[in-house]
Amino acid sequence: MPQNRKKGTTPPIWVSQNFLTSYKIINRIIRRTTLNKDDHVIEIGPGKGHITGFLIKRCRKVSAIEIDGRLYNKLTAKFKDVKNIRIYHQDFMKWKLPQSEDYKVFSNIPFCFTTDIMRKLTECKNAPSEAWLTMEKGAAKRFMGKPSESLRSLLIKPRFDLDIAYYFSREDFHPKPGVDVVLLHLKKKSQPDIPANQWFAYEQFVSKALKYGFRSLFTSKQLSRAFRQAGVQNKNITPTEILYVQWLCLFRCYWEHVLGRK
Ligand SMILES: C[S@@+](CC[C@H](N)C(=O)[O-])C[C@H]1O[C@@H](n2cnc3c(N)ncnc32)[C@H](O)[C@@H]1O
Repeated sequence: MPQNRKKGTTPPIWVSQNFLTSYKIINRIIRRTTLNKDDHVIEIGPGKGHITGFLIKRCRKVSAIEIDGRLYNKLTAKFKDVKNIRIYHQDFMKWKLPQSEDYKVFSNIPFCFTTDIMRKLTECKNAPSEAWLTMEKGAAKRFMGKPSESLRSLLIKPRFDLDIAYYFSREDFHPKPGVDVVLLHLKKKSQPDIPANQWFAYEQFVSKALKYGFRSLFTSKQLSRAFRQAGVQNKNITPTEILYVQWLCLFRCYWEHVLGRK
């Protein structure tokens, strides 16, 4: 426990979080995005406002959500004369995302909330058209389904294209993180790979297949046919060895031949 903290008191939320303080790096990564003067951008956890300063210059509107009261007070003072920013003193997990307006997200998020934040952004009704989020390289790879697809990657990919927009050096952060960090870029697909009316069945399909295998969903005859259509040669393949495009094909077979839907 730090010497200056009283016994029994909770640390501020930003303790052990990694701040991006180099203006050169922030400028470089923001220039790699599509952020422009027509955009409403949401920043989760603006901290001391280093990134925020760039966003207000580049975008039409900035919504910055900061949970820490001390940082919120500093931010409101720092940006008091700026017209295109609205700062919220709130927990992002409870903050209401725009219901119909188009928006993008750019954030150096707290790593401990990566999964919660990704779920909130990708599972909501009006998801961001694009998002750039710093996160541990390992977590980014898992969301991208590398080296193999996971439940999370299979639930994100039908709606979003994912790529790594930037590989940070650990020295870019203060304090230096103990893991490699990247900027994950998500781009909403104009047409999702799974139509809305099939989504519930798709969710059930991937979670059951990953947990119990394809034989829990298809008869032997149905499975042989589905594998043939998906171009799967090895009959003993495990679900984690299946490629994303093959998952889509297998689900279509399931939808048509097992559920009997068109
Ligand atoms: C990794 S720091 C990044 C700060 C700043 N964006 C930067 O790059 O220097 C994460 C920030 O998120 C804030 N934060 C943590 N949890 C939050 C939550 N649930 N909602 C909103 N802000 C949160 C922290 O207080 C901190 O300012």
